[in-house]
Amino acid sequence: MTEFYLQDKNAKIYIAGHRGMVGSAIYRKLQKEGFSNLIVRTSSELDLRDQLAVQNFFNEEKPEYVFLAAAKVGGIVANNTYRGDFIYENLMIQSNIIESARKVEVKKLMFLGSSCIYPKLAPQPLKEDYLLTGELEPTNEPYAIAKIAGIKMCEAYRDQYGCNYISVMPTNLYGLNDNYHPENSHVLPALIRRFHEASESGSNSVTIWGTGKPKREFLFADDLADACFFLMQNYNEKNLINVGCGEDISIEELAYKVKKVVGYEGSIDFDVTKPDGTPRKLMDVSKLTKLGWKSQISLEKGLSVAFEDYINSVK
Ligand SMILES: NC(=O)C1=CN([C@@H]2O[C@H](COP(=O)(O)OP(=O)(O)OC[C@H]3O[C@@H](n4cnc5c(N)ncnc54)[C@H](OP(=O)(O)O)[C@@H]3O)[C@@H](O)[C@H]2O)C=CC1
Ligand SMILES: C[C@H]1O[C@H](OP(=O)(O)OP(=O)(O)OC[C@H]2O[C@@H](n3cnc4c(=O)[nH]c(N)nc43)[C@H](O)[C@@H]2O)[C@@H](O)[C@@H](O)C1=O
Repeated sequence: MTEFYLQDKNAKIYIAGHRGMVGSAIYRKLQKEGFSNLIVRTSSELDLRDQLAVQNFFNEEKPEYVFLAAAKVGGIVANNTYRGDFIYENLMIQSNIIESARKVEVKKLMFLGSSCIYPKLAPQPLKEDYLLTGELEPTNEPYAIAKIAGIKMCEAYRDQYGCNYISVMPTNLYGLNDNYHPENSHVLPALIRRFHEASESGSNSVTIWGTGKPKREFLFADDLADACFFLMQNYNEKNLINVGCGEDISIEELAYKVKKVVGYEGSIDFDVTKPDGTPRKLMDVSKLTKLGWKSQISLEKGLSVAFEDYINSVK
């Protein structure tokens, strides 16, 4: 019997992490699609690391769908500095939500992983089958292990309890509501902030971390949210599925694009005492393309929207 998902606009949907970059994009997408029965909680209202509080919340609200976009998230230096926090907080958040969802028989749940789950030196582009076939990138291994545990938990709950829980692996993301912290953020928001501040202060050079040689794929968060909505409606398989735009650029090329968008006139130099991380992590998105979804927002377009959002946030 064909099951239809997200057809009823009154469906009760919980977005965990609704204030984050991804969660707020999913929130916007669901509102745009006419869903009005959306359940959200801030981390001060509901600390997802607290198992009893999460169980009580699920018993009370009994959502039919869950988008699990709450997590401890950060860039390469944050991951490598707060190694214990990244594995502990993510294991607790995801385990509490997945277990509580099962107990109240949530109809469908989406777990968000990340491209870092794949081996550091896996062949490119990264196919879903490459999971657990090699060593992980050391700087974010704790976070990656937590994400892999989330994938395996969703698979195991499908095996034992018949839960329709799907695992979605986004590539590097950017967009509205991004994290611009100078040390803990990801590269794209970090460079937007650094070039802008250099422009404002008139400093004659901007320092980029690492060699600039690694390559990264960047997907705009609202594009990801569109893919998440599409997959919640159409994807019901046990195996994880990649989401990306299908092309990548070097960090140096990215820096020059950000420099241009910000209108910075000075020079760029490199701090090679900072880690490069994985040399490349381009996602193979053929599985998603075959299902009928493709990214729409180009890096040029997304960069200018993200920069404008940043400027508005610092006014
Ligand atoms: N950003 C990226 O480049 C990528 C992100 N992802 C994945 O996407 C998902 C969302 O990431 P992103 O939107 O960037 O992250 P953000 O840091 O922007 O948002 C994370 C959200 O999680 C919530 N949260 C964190 N800890 C707790 C807690 N203890 N209790 C309750 N809520 C908590 C925060 O809530 P509050 O605001 O209320 O404190 C926040 O809204 C994550 O699973 C991440 O791994 C995957 C690939 C790339
Ligand atoms: C999404 C993904 O994100 C992280 O992995 P990452 O992609 O390596 O993360 P990043 O964006 O921080 O770095 C990308 C590259 O960019 C270079 N770089 C230059 N200058 C800055 C800079 O100023 N800040 C940062 N953060 N990086 C910089 C940096 O040296 C590196 O070579 C993990 O969370 C991982 O777990 C994960 O899931």
